[in-house]
Amino acid sequence: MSPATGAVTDALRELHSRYAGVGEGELADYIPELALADPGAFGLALISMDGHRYSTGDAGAPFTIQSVSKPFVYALALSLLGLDEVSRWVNAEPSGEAFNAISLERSTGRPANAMVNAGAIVTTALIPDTPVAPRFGRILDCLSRFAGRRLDVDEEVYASEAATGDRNRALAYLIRSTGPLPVDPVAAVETYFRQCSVRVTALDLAAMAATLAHGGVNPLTGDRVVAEPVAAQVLAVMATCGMYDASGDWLLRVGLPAKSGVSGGLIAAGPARFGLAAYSPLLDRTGTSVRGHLAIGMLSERLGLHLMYNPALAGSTVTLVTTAGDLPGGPETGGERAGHSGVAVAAAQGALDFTAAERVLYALDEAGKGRTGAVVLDLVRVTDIDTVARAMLRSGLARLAADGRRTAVADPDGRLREPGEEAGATRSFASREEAVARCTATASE
Ligand SMILES: NC(=O)CC[C@H](N)C(=O)O
Repeated sequence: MSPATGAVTDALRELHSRYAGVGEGELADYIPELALADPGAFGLALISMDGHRYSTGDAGAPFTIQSVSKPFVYALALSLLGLDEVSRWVNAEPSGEAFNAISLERSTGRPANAMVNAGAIVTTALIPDTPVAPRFGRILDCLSRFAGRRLDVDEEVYASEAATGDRNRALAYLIRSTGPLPVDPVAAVETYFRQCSVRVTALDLAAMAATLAHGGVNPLTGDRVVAEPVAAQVLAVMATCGMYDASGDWLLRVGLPAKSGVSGGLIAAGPARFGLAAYSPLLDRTGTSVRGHLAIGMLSERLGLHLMYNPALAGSTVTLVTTAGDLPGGPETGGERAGHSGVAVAAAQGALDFTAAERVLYALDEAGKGRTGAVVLDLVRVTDIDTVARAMLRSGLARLAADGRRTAVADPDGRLREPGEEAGATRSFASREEAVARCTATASE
């Protein structure tokens, strides 16, 4: 174990030993092959946005993906057809019902969402099937890219579910009778059974969850599996519907988009943070891994991962508000005096998004308050600016200029510039000193 990151592995190990002795729950037996699983199996895995892998227990043990496949096939359908088209066939409302319920909308016959069986069967059926790109081949390719390695099918589990899956067949026929199933029910369900029988490990599932958390790019392989908006759409449906009739309670307590499966797999995604997975086949009444639920719930609490709990780290964006080349007559001595030319500087650091940009703009106002001199925005220590933050900062600077203030930006990497734009357009310079000097020079011109 690496000494420093061993601290992360230790956190997983501690959870593993804390819950390994929990013997509650039942193996799924309505698919006979699943009842053969080792009830003691228990693995945990976590993958960071940098692709660092942490795991403990049976994180490398193979099992079938079952319903954890549903968000990823939904992602494939969204990628191929777009949200509007997919939504014509399957809705995105929490059903408050069990995974195998007849969750069909009264008015349209559409399944409630793509996380329950009814909706997942329709989602699978939406994947185009052509001689060169057969439906199941596309699904297996997609699941493999999410996992970052070539996955295969557990033929025994497939045969076992195919032999006993009458409820899912009945669901498919029912949906066909009310409208929203674009293909033959038998074909749809057979492909759905194969998709549920794809073999994975907890580490694979953590990579798949991490890919969604990472905006659709697999952090292990760098492969862009789906577009960023698709990853966000899938996480949204996981958050509201991923845990079936326990989705509300899960979001309330654990606070992460998640998906469970009846073989004992469970994933949770911390957007822009982690992909988490657990494997333990003893299930509660909703079909969720008992130990997996406990472990991921506790991990979320300990690491502060609840989506609705995101305290901003104070002072992490604006490092310093200061003045340079100050002349007598600051605010305390009546700085409104015309001709006062102290240069106010606000420096930002780190990655700037909307929240950070608001703080920077506030600092610029503060920095320039009561002065008539120039305002310098120092971006030297900024590592990234998203498009929203860039537009906000540009508009803030333009407003300052319109207000009669001289502005300059220390922006050696041109982060504030639009692609192809000249440095002059944003009055940007290579360093704070140069930006301040230019402002002072302009002042005395
Ligand atoms: N919740 C689940 O994992 C259910 C998947 C299983 N293949 C079924 O359709 O019944």
